[in-house]
Amino acid sequence: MKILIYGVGKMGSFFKDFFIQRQYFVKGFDVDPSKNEVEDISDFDVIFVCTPMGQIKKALEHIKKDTRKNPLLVDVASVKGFSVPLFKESGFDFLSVHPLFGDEANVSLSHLIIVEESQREEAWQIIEEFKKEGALITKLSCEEHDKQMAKIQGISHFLLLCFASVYEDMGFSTRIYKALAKLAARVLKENWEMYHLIQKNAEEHRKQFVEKILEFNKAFEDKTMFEKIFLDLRNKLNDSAFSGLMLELSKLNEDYSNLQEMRYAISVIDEVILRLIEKRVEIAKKIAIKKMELQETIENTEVEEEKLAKIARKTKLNSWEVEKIFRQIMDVTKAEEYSLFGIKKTIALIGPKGSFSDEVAVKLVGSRLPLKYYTNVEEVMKAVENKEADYGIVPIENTIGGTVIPTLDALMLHDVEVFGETKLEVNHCLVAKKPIDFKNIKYIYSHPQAVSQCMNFITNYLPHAEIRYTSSTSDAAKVLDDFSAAIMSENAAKLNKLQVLRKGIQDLQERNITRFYLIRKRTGNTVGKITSLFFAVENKPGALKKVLDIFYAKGFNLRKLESRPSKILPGDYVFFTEVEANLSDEDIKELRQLTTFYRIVGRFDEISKLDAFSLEG
Ligand SMILES: NC(=O)c1ccc[n+]([C@@H]2O[C@H](COP(=O)([O-])OP(=O)(O)OC[C@H]3O[C@@H](n4cnc5c(N)ncnc54)[C@H](O)[C@@H]3O)[C@@H](O)[C@H]2O)c1
Ligand SMILES: O=C(O)C(=O)C[C@]1(C(=O)O)C=C[C@@H](O)C=C1
Repeated sequence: MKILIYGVGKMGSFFKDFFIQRQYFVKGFDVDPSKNEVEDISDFDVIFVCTPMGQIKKALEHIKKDTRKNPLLVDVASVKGFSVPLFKESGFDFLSVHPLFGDEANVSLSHLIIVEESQREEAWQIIEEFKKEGALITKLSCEEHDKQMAKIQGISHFLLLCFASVYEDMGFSTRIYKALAKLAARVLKENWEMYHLIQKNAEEHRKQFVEKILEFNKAFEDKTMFEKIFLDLRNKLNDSAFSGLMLELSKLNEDYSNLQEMRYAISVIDEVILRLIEKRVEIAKKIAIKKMELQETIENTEVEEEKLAKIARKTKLNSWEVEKIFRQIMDVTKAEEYSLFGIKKTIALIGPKGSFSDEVAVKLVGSRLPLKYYTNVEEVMKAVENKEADYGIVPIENTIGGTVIPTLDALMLHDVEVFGETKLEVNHCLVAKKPIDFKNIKYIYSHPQAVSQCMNFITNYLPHAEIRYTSSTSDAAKVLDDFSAAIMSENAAKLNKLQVLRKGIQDLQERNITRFYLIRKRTGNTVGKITSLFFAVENKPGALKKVLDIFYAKGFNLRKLESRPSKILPGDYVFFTEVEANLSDEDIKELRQLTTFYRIVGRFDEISKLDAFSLEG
């Protein structure tokens, strides 16, 4: 989509930068040669008409004469009763919007009013870009728009211009006086013709307003009348929250001449930052309540990363350092959100919502709020090791797929311990976006472990389909199209609003059970009827047997024995075992003598509840 900005003044420059930042092809045309970039305006798909309103007619005639394509025009004018008839007359497809922000706008906090919609694809794309940036969108008819703007803009500008005419700089001032002066200055730097048309649109309202002023002027001579008017108006406008903060910034004046003034200005800014962080937390707590209703986790890393990327793009400072500040602010925000529900512990697990680990976590914790989702076992372990999360939940083995090797490898590497285990009966389902015949399924998406557990079903019913692996069962939901299916739990299918085509497709119909480890940062203080450990022995005949003999002699059953390459020398192995005993110091002493290396990964029992809300420490 090639965009031409016709008139590169305040609004035009804003739109130009906005679309360039979003990687569009954008050029500017202007009567002012210093702003003009094109001679030929004929080859554009979209033209934003950003000239002063008095020049729109001339601009449309020029576009009509020179264009070869049928571009979508965008009207951004402030008075729609003036501009819309001109665009209609031109015969072009057009979108008419009123950006309620000036050139210094932070779009994410701004409002865009749509007055005339267009069915063209380009119009949809433009509006989507503004929505993505967080702009609030309102639709109004041309008449409604002008009627409301006559009050909103007409009266407020009129008041500010009147104020400007009586304003005097006395060297000292109140915050309100300063704030009004700044607002008036903001109006006065704009194009007077635009403001004249806004005032023309507000003639009727201005007349009523002036009558009101005269009436008040008379009434204020009388104390009782004044009191009545004052108290009536107080009832009408009683929300003064945040006004102090709004005014605080107006204390800042750019020509500081001495150190004291400069320090004063910085302390004003610090105060505003502090109050804004508090306000941010207040709003985030309201989001937290919504998240509780929706069973959403407090932490949403996708939202965080998106915000941080946006902030990094916007800052003129070192983006790395600025990002650090915002991460810290988000940490404070999250801590406050957690405290709202008394959440004392957070739990790391493989996500997203709807994964088998998620099902286990909800069963153990009773809520999704304390959960933090990661993409793999390695990340979960790292989060626990670095204390980003208090606990972790990782799959250790499945009755069909066997040991989860990445979990074993990560347990070897990270400073964590196992303090509990839990089991989940896994029921895989074949799911799709809508009902589809098996013969039309071209691709099956799922996690390798889930695929391996459903191989018989796939070979019998879907031999023609290509298997595509995803990092989690429910991640598969995101890539589904009309010709593909995924394997996931019924719970994940429900969460992702997918159709279940066939339930219970796993090979072992009755006992497809996944066992999970509960881990935490190593304390060395675990207890339980099972002990997990790694050990290595000399590479010579009988060395492993001697270790196993210790367990045999004590009557300890081994639930599990696996060997993994030590990753130091080829042929060197480390063994992992689960012993059905709480190994004592004495047992370990014997073990030490027969091994070249050993590490207790944890002692544990099966647990059915993990209290993240009231545990201290
Ligand atoms: N400034 C605002 O805050 C604001 C807010 C909302 C909407 N708008 C609307 O945006 C439009 C532009 O306003 P602005 O404030 O950017 O004006 P501006 O005066 O800052 O810019 C207008 C630009 O158009 C150029 N121009 C003038 N006549 C031209 C012509 N015949 N052909 C090509 N270029 C021409 C000028 O050289 C200038 O660069 C207006 O319709 C206004 O109502 C402005
Ligand atoms: O947007 C939310 O959901 C918030 O709670 C706010 C916020 C933040 O501080 O920006 C905090 C927690 C989430 O991880 C994402 C963002």
